[in-house]
Amino acid sequence: MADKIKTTRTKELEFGGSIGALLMLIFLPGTVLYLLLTCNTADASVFQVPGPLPPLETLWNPFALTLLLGWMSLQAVLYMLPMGTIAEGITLRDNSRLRYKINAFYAFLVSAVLAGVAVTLRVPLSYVYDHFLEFAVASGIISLALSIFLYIKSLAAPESALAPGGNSGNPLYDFFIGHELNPRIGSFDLKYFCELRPGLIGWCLINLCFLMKDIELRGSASLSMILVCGFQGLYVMDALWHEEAILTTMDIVHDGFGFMLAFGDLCWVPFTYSLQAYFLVRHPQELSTLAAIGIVLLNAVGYIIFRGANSQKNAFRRNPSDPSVTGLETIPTATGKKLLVSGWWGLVRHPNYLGDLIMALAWSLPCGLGHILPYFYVIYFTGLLIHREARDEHQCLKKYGLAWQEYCKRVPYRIFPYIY
Ligand SMILES: NC(=O)C1=CN([C@@H]2O[C@H](COP(=O)(O)OP(=O)(O)OC[C@H]3O[C@@H](n4cnc5c(N)ncnc54)[C@H](OP(=O)(O)O)[C@@H]3O)[C@@H](O)[C@H]2O)C=CC1
Ligand SMILES: CC(C)=CCC[C@@H](C)[C@H]1CC=C2C3=C(CC[C@@]21C)[C@@]1(C)CC[C@H](O)C(C)(C)[C@@H]1CC3
Repeated sequence: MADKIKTTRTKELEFGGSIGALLMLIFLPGTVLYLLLTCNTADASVFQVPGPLPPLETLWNPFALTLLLGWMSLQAVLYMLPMGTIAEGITLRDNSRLRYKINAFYAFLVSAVLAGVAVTLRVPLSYVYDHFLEFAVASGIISLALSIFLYIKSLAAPESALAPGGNSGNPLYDFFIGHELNPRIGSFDLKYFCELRPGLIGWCLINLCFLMKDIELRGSASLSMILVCGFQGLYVMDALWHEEAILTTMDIVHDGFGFMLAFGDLCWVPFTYSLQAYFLVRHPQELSTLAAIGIVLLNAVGYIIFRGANSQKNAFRRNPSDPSVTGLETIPTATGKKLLVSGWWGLVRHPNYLGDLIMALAWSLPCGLGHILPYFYVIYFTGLLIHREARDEHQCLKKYGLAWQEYCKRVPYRIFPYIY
């Protein structure tokens, strides 16, 4: 059956095609190095001319590489343990549906217990802070090695297993975007595993290491550090608790697994999303109780919108007669599916992005208003979500045609009400 499926070449190339992909291969690792090096300077200013790269031998740390490989192996073992439930992904081009293990939250709990034991036994977790750049380089090497393996593996995959967006025929582009949609070794799904576990749980562990460094330097963790670690911990736990929901995201459904996601999941997320906590160790900030209350409220507003919107859509897609969504107004489409046009999805066309961006701002505010660097996440994330929204809009217009145009008329703003 799989052999009979016709080759569909990707015609619309993203990120500026193969030249853009080549630039991103340099730009993404370069940005991680730049951010961490700048954060480590006395004034953490983005306006200073970047200094020269430290000697290569100081960036290479085999112990850091071994620890990262150990961490990934631990997460792989937790993924494979017979705990949790099984969910089915969406129907693929060959009409099959892949089965996925749902146990990421358990993996988080076990990891949290192990981290608690490490703290109790006074394992020097601050080592991660002291050698952070070396860990980032080691993680970049792992991501590159994984991407090369994935590309070679994809050359032997049947046409039906290739990603709709990563089959351009240009090796550089396909290597970057990802050639194979759901690469697996037996039942071990490499993309699904990397998307939520080593990097996302690792991000929390990294934050904990920075919090321990803060305690080591000052005797106690600052309020700013506690807020940043608390907010980001909540975000990661939420993602793991709702693990099944990523089975319908464009990363799993449309994008292949190549350098972009491998590097994004394993290096970009843990080493740039933790920038605020990294910044706070060297550049501690005083925060008044009133400011802290305001920031907590802002994060709560963002979280309510983010979770409300994602849960409303997931409930509606799973079962349109679910009591939580039956009162909502909808638009029918030619595909038989409906579009929500009231509730969160009647406010803007991507309310979940709005909530996510509000939270992103709340994660940077504890770092004060004196530096741009800790606002990197909000700035990058705004760009990422605007680009993602445009990609999704394009797909929805193709899928739903006139019904999507009607939705756009009824809900004219994309992410920010009355602004964009
Ligand atoms: N922290 C991070 O780095 C990142 C976080 N995210 C977050 O991930 C989450 C998921 O985002 P993402 O995967 O981009 O996309 P969404 O969860 O927003 O899903 C988009 C899909 O939802 C469906 N949809 C759109 N409008 C409607 C409507 N009115 N009624 C019903 N269904 C609708 C369409 O699919 P269909 O009709 O086929 O169901 C559309 O393709 C978001 O909260 C985002 O903020 C995303 C990227 C990075
Ligand atoms: C250009 C570039 C830096 C590309 C890499 C992008 C990736 C870092 C992101 C693409 C989609 C992501 C998602 C999450 C993390 C970032 C990446 C991998 C996510 C796991 C974060 C937690 C959320 O709750 C989520 C599960 C909805 C989300 C899914 C998408």
